[in-house]
Amino acid sequence: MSKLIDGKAFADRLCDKLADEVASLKQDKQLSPCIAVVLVGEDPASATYVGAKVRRCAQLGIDSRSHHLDDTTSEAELLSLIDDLNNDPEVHGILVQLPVPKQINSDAVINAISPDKDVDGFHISNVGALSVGQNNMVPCTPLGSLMLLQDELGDLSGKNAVVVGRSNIVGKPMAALLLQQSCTVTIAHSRTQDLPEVCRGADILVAAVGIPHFIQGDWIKPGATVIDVGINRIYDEALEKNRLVGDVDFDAAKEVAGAITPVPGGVGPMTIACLMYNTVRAAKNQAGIA
Ligand SMILES: NC(=O)C1=CN([C@@H]2O[C@H](COP(=O)(O)OP(=O)(O)OC[C@H]3O[C@@H](n4cnc5c(N)ncnc54)[C@H](OP(=O)(O)O)[C@@H]3O)[C@@H](O)[C@H]2O)C=CC1
Ligand SMILES: Nc1nc(=O)c2c([nH]1)NC[C@@H]1CN(c3ccc(C(=O)N[C@@H](CCC(=O)O)C(=O)O)cc3)C=[N+]21
Repeated sequence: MSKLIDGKAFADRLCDKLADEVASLKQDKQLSPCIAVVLVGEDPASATYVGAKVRRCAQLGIDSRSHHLDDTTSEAELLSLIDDLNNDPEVHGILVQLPVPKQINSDAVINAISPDKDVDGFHISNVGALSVGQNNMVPCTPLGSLMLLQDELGDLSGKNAVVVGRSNIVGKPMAALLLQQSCTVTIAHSRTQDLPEVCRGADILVAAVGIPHFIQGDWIKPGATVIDVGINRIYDEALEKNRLVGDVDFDAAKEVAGAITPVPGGVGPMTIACLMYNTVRAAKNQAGIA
């Protein structure tokens, strides 16, 4: 039986520290960290995530401004809102919830956000900074996953890390962070040959695929640390309702792995905690506080 990595508890501890920091920024520096969260359209999952982010902000004393735009919003209208937020000195972080409706080019939107306010770390200049080791804003899900790995394993150098998935928001930045920590990194994807065998070489296995229960128990090296990024809603026949599962066959994997993150309660809460972390950092940077 492997150890369960409690992402929820880690996220709560990180947020407690951030709440203290926010309180002293307000008191000593008259700085009130503030994030603008932009939601376009009516996707129910997106609305849930935005709600969770806004609640965390309130808990930490971070100001949040929600902008909910119609699903027929044009790209020009969204870009105009981003321009206003870029120029608003009271707003330190800007997050546009993805996906956006199909009439809007998400790359154009992401790259319109001022890189210093880009608390998602998706702007091309933040991506470039990460790839050359001049980290500015680092994407929240990979950052949170790295924090859990370092807490579990300490120094990661020399470990074989396999990241399954190569998206711009999870797989690629995760691989960049693990490389910075001197792991030997393999990025696997849908064209990878003999994925089970590639996974069996992993001391650290990160699954970011988007397919429920995709990673099998016998793909996991005994004792490996498994980070399950997947968030998939499936219908559970026995429970007769939807439930959340990861990209790893958790019941099989927990018999083999050394440590594993659950879904829910693993990476998801860390994503939101790191968004708070990035917002506080952005506010301090913009106020010239080290
Ligand atoms: N916990 C959290 O906070 C977050 C969770 N997520 C979740 O993480 C998962 C991944 O998200 P995201 O990166 O955005 O997803 P994407 O759909 O953008 O990327 C999925 C990746 O998985 C690869 N893939 C698909 N099928 C296979 C296969 N059969 N074998 C090997 N690789 C495959 C794809 O390969 P290719 O490039 O070749 O197509 C692609 O690189 C999702 O479940 C998502 O909900 C996402 C963000 C935050
Ligand atoms: N611009 C942008 N930035 C994002 O960071 C972003 C995004 N768009 N679009 C969608 C994905 C997904 N994502 C999650 C955040 C928190 C949980 C989370 O808190 N999950 C809880 C459970 C939540 C539940 O019960 O539904 C958990 O895993 O325990 C999950 C997924 C951020 N994303």
